Amino acid sequence: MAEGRGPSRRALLGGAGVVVGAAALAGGGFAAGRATASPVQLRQYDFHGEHQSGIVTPAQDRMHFAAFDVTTGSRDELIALLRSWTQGAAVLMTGTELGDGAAGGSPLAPPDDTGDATGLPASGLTITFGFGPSLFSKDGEDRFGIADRQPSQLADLPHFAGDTLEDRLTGGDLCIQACADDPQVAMHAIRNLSRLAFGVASVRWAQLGFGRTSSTTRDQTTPRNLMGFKDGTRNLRAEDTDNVARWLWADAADGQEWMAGGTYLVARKLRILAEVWDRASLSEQEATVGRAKGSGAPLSGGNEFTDPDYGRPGADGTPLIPTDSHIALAHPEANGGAMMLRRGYNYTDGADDLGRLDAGLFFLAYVRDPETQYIPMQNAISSKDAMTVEYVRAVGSAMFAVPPGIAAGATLGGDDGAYVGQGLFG
Ligand SMILES: C=CC1=C(C)c2cc3[nH]c(cc4nc(cc5[nH]c(cc1n2)c(C)c5CCC(=O)O)C(CCC(=O)O)=C4C)c(C)c3C=C
Ligand SMILES: [Fe+2]
Repeated sequence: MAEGRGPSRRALLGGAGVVVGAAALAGGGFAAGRATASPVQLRQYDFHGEHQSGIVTPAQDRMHFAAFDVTTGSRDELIALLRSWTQGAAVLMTGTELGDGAAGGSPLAPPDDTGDATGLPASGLTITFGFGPSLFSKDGEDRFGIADRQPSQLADLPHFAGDTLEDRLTGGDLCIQACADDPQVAMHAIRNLSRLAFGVASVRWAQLGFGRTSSTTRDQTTPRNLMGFKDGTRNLRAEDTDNVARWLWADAADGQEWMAGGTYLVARKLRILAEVWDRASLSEQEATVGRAKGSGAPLSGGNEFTDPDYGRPGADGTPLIPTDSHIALAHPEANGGAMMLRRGYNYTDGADDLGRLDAGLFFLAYVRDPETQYIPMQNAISSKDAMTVEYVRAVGSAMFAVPPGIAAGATLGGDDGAYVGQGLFG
């Protein structure tokens, strides 16, 4: 997935899925966009690649995520949607308007593009597609003739201690993760891809994220989560190629050939009980996480990137990093060496009925095998981690198979072009 610099959006993808290349900014005054575009906003990623974009891509600062219910029973319509999403995503990632654009089409028809990102640069937009367990079979029904191709790794997550999941925030047949360095660009992508799904799939739930809570490459600074702590210090990163190959990308030998080069996504909406957290003392907060709030250093000493020493005792003989702290329970050595690529976002939905902050962490993690890399860790965290037990409530949950990318040079769209998840239907 190559990075480049691109133009701001012009029209490219026809409503019927045909590349037309017509500029849609005629008429002037419509291409204002942001007054100035930063180098980050000019960043542009290639849609093509061995793996889908938006996974090891340097985590952007904004996210719009949507889960969809497929409303058709037709396999052909589902495939047509995946074709049109593929082609649409490739166009959107170049910072280009869809079809004849927002103002270039017939005055008698709705515009091909909603226009809310017209004039904005690509802003590092990545679009990542996933398939939920219910796409393969639902209530025992093989909906689209693909039940025998469901990977064993893709299953509904079990109930974890303390989960207070809401059905309206849980599950989904399909998902799209749109990440960008401009929130309007991420939102525009989800909005327009949802439009392309009209009559075939509808949004089940969606989430906006406004600040990354991870670093996925070495050159990124560590951001902070809504507990005020540095988050993402120790993460699987693009440069750790051996670990990425071992813990991230699925292989044909894992069971389903069509998933080779893909991965699995766990999405959890984790509300933080901010008012309770904000009343905890600094030392209690640090003991809960296992790291210093200011520097992010482990409580065993050193700086942010010093390896934590979980056995190192303090003056009273107990470990400086409490055994029920978050990092003591989440670090790989406590979990059979298992690693994951975290790619979550801070979120807020405003306030609840009692005036409390309705906010938290939209946890996204990519793993090769959820059964061994995610579920045991979540079980430990849900039952023993002081942070999760006292200050976090899971309100939404979903899992998706994320198919591989589409090889460089492959033609997209039309009846013969490549599309995301094609191997599943071949
Ligand atoms: C099941 C996996 C995890 C969930 C759920 C989770 C929730 C969660 N985490 C924080 C804040 C922090 N997490 C940190 C580290 C960390 N967390 C997980 C896994 C889950 N977190 C892992 C694997 C790690 C890395 C452990 C290690 O290798 O040491 C940290 C410390 C900084 C860092 O290394 O990133 C913080 C802070 C919140 C607020 C949260 C749910 C709301
Ligand atoms: Fe964590």
